Formats: sequence, C-alpha cells, structure tokens
Amino acid sequence: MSGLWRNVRRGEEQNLEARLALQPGGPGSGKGTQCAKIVENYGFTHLSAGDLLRAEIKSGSENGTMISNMIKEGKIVPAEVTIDLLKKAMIECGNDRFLIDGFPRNEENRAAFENGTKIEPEFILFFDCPEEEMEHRLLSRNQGRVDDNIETIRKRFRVFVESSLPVIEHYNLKGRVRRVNAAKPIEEVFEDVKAIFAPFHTKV
Ligand SMILES: Nc1ncnc2c1ncn2[C@@H]1O[C@H](COP(=O)(O)OP(=O)(O)O)[C@@H](O)[C@H]1O
Ligand SMILES: Nc1ccn([C@@H]2O[C@H](COP(=O)(O)OP(=O)(O)O)[C@@H](O)[C@H]2O)c(=O)n1
Ligand SMILES: [Mg+2]
Repeated sequence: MSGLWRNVRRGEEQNLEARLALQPGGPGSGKGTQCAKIVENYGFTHLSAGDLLRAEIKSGSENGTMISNMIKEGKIVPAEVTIDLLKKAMIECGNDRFLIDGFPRNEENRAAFENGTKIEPEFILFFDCPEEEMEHRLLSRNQGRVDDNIETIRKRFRVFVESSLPVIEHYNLKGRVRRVNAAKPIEEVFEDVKAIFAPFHTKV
C-alpha cells in the first residue's frame, strides 16, 4: 500500500510503499518478545516506538529531556515526535513490511499517523493479558527501565485503559483487530501469532 510522507522540515514529499501490522497491546503483554520471534520467521521489520524514543533520549537530542520525563510518568509522548522517529526508521531500513510495536497508543498517535501517511494498517495485533500478569512480568523484566516500577506501572495501566483501548476498539469496529490471548507461555502465544502471520509466508 502506498503512502505519502510530507517532510515538513525540507518541504519535500516522499513516497513510501508499506504494509503495516500495528501492535498497541498493554505494557508487559509480551509485544517485544513476540515481535522478535515474528521477525525471525517472517519478512517484517520490527520497529518499537518505545525503543526509538529511548534511543532518542540517549542520542542527546533536544527532545530528550521531554521524552524522558514523559516515560518516567508513563505518559504518551506527542505524536509528531514519535511519528518522526518511526518515519525515519521506515525510510532508512528499506523494507516495505513493518511490525510497529507499542503504537498507536492513543487517538492522537492514530490520527496523526493515518493523516500523515494515508497508509491503512493491514491488521492490529492485540495482545490481551490480565493486569496482574502484566504487572508480574514488568516487575521481573530486569532491563533497568526507569518506568518498570510499581508506581509508574500503575500509571501506564491507567493510560492503557483510558487511551489505548479506545484505539483498539476503533480498529475493532473496522474488523482489523486480531486478538491473541497473551496470558499463556511464550511458545503457546507464538503458535497463535503464527496463525495470524501465516498468509505472509516464511522469510526468504
Ligand atoms: N508469554 C509470556 N509468559 C511469561 N513471560 C513473558 C511472556 N512474554 C514475555 N514475557 C516476559 O515478560 C517481560 C515483558 O515482555 P516484553 O516482551 O518486554 O513485553 P512488552 O513489550 O509488551 O512490554 C519480559 O521479561 C519477557 O521475557
Ligand atoms: N507510541 C508510544 C510508545 C511509547 N511511548 C512511551 O514509551 C513508554 C514505553 O513504551 P514501550 O512500548 O517501550 O513499553 P512496553 O509496553 O513495551 O513495556 C510508554 O509508557 C510511553 O511513555 C509513547 O509515548 N508513545
Ligand atoms: Mg516492549
């Protein structure tokens, strides 16, 4: 599917042919874990919105402090910042199939992305997992993340319910959501994920 990016800074337009799967599931539902397995088996490039934002903080960019504060508070970073990073990553990687993890997380993310690209996602992969299980996983993740503490985790859960679930419902009404029971062991979740990705064939 073709989309048109407008590069605001340079006043240029760039064509981007892309097929997208979006993954807005809850914090700790296993998005990153399953994306890594999908990439091993199918020809998708995994882009994690959270990883791109954390890399932007590390790079010392002018937005770094703002992004860092938002992440510590479990808040959603303004869409233009995240979309700019996604856009760059999509253009640079040269692939045309993307699995975008942790996005869109709210209505602003969704509307800005769709209006900016005119690309309709092929499907939305929704990892459904009880909060209790997600909390347990996040507290045992051990990646040194500033937001994996109980206080921020509770805020992230609230943001998920108030802002991300309505986006999933929006796509559900369009028949685009593929729900996966993410409360099972990793390999069992992947069995269900494989059934969804099977039409995209194995990586060549
Ligand atoms: N199905 C699963 N069962 C148990 N633990 C899991 C499962 N999927 C992921 N995990 C673990 O839970 C933590 C969060 O997983 P991650 O993939 O980072 O989730 P997300 O990206 O959705 O926040 C990690 O430590 C991961 O190893
Ligand atoms: N689309 C996005 C994705 C992440 N984020 C920020 O980055 C944080 C971590 O996102 P993440 O996807 O890496 O977190 P997990 O769900 O993987 O635990 C979020 O809590 C937000 O503060 C954002 O602002 N906008
Ligand atoms: Mg993640």
